Amino acid sequence: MYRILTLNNISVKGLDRLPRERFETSSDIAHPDAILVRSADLHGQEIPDSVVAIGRAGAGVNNIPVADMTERGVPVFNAPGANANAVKELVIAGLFLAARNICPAWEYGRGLQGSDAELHEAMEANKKRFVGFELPGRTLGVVGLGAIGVQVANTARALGMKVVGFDPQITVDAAWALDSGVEAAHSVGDVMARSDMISVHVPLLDATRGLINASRLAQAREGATLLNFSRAEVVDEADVLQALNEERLHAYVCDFPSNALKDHPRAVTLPHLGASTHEAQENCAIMVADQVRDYLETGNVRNAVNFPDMGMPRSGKGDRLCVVNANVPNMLGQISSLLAQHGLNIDDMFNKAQEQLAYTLVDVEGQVPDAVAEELRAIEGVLKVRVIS
Ligand SMILES: NC(=O)C1=CN([C@@H]2O[C@H](COP(=O)(O)OP(=O)(O)OC[C@H]3O[C@@H](n4cnc5c(N)ncnc54)[C@H](O)[C@@H]3O)[C@@H](O)[C@H]2O)C=CC1
Ligand SMILES: O=C(O)CCC(=O)C(=O)O
Repeated sequence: MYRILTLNNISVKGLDRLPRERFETSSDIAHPDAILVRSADLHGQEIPDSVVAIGRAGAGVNNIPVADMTERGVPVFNAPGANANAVKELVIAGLFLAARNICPAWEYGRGLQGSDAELHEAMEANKKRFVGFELPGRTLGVVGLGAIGVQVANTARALGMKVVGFDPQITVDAAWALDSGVEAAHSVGDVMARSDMISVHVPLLDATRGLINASRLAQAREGATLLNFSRAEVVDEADVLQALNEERLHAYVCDFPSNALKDHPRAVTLPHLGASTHEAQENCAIMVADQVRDYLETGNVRNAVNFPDMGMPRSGKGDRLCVVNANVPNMLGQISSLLAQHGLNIDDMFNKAQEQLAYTLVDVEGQVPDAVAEELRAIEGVLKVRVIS
């Protein structure tokens, strides 16, 4: 029986992928084999030694201590693209909210008092305060052309916008998926300078913290709109507030309220709703539950941010060894020698490295005794050993 600790609400459609006769799932479980999480912050929290996998039912993994998990030989899975449509739809809504000043206009409408005739007179007199602009012909700049950025760029093109995009590590798949009318920018500054509206879709990393700051905002067009559905910290909040107050920015639409921003008349701060659709929650939970289940039951890896993708069919003649080790010379030699010393014949083997870590699947003939697994664990550089019967 595998024990899965669920933090946050994980869609039942995902949990249903874990058959009850083999998986116990609960928000209160001791010695879990795996953790399923959405936005709960695991930094600084004790992650039990029993944990061999973490599944993030979403895209961003900045709430998980990935480097620590890598050192422990624990893969961190996510659900790439599974919530991209949901985020895209909210970003596109954000473009309209900003372009038509919908939030301040709605506030104004709600605050009207008097008879209907008086309301009518007041609104007709004041509606000029909320005159907006239309999207066709305007330029949207997209920073980060991954799963979400590509969808945002393509939908903006379909709405008649010009689009410029910047992503120094765009994947071949993303480039194929991108509307051919999207123009390439050379830098974030170039995006800022060429765009009327800018939407940021990058992960939160050391390199992207404060990516949009005073100097980048100084490159933006007068009256530009900034949208941030990535992470709050990707944008320097004080610099954005200053740009809003000086009316260099027309609006800031984001998914991250703060005390400084939430009451600003030209900021729209949604409560981290980008992925909050039933569809996205289900897609993410299903994808990550399948991946974690596969890893627990077979050792195969799909969509881990810190492990190479690996899949090897079971040879069916005995146990499977899953060995995570440092990516240094002679690890495979030591593993296979030790198995040979114990008379364990290797039937099939697959090894792949990714950065400082390597992962090896070994199907042996017969059973791997506990003592052999312990000897493998004792090899310097071996981070994790699992035996799957
Ligand atoms: N508001 C919400 O509810 C949600 C927010 N997100 C956030 O959006 C982020 C992006 O999500 P996806 O598009 O699914 O991820 P993704 O991994 O498919 O795409 C991210 C892209 O950003 C690019 N990138 C990285 N650093 C960059 C830089 N300095 N300049 C330009 N591009 C850079 C990468 O090369 C990659 O192509 C997530 O990491 C997460 O933080 C994701 C889903 C929901
Ligand atoms: O689970 C959520 O609602 C947050 C989604 C998110 O921020 C992500 O997938 O990176």
